[in-house]
Amino acid sequence: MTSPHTALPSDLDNALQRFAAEPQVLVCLDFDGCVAELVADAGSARPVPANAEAINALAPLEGITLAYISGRPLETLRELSSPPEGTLLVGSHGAEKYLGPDSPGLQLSPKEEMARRSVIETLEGVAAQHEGAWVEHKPAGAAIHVRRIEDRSRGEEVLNEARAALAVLDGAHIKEGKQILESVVVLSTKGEAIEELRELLRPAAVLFAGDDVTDEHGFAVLREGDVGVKVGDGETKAAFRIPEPAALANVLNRLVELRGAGSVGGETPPRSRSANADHHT
Ligand SMILES: O=P(O)(O)OC[C@H]1O[C@H](O[C@H]2O[C@H](CO)[C@@H](O)[C@H](O)[C@H]2O)[C@H](O)[C@@H](O)[C@@H]1O
Repeated sequence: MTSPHTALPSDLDNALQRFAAEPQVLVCLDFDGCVAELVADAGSARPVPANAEAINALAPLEGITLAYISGRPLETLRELSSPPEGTLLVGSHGAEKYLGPDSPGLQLSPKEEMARRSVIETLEGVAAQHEGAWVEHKPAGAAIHVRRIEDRSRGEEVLNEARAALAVLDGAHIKEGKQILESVVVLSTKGEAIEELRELLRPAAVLFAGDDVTDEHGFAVLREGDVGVKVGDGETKAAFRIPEPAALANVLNRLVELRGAGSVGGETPPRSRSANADHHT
């Protein structure tokens, strides 16, 4: 059922009303496939304009902390997302963090640096054999992309070849994604990043929105009162789902409306189930 107030399903709207009534909340957003549409040229991904507008309206509101939690390298994430002032940034699936000016940068050990070089060399070797495949070099590893290969099954074969080549490398950990295969030399997950932010900021509730396999680690750590929003198709642990990145603006604008209307701490619908109890897969 759709809420009479918004374009959102009423169960999601109720959850947002409860969330918005908490004094301090943390809003965590994945970037690609969530705030931004997926595109073939990874360097040209940008927030959907309506999402950017909603994010800019939400970020300055009292009691709201905004964080991007992404697989992108931290600096690329900053450049592509143009975050509002005060936004916390988690890049490289949790391996890189900007939590304020004193945040230390990522320092790889000599062993990790060696593993990273092997990952890059291995993936470049695979990509060189397949037109359309390309390798994104990242501070904590690398990713092979196949979105530019028109034939989806051929793209999957390239990813399988890369998976097999990476399997023999020491210290190279696989991360699955959409038309991409990543290998990282620092073990971290988006779930760990959310838990670290929760520990640091002590919000009463967390909202996390994401679209991909690695975002499931984030949904898995959500608790009662938190709000997990899966963007698009696919199995998920998130309690709620929206169809596409462009629909995220409805969620964020609803939060702006609820917080802006001075309803913080006001009357809210009764909490009837845990954040992860209702799986819309
Ligand atoms: O955690 P995210 O913010 O979702 O980042 C995950 C990966 O996203 C990027 O790749 C994906 O988006 C590209 C641009 O739309 C697309 O071309 C590619 O097929 C997708 O897999 C990014 O390039 C990676 O570094 C991120 O880890």
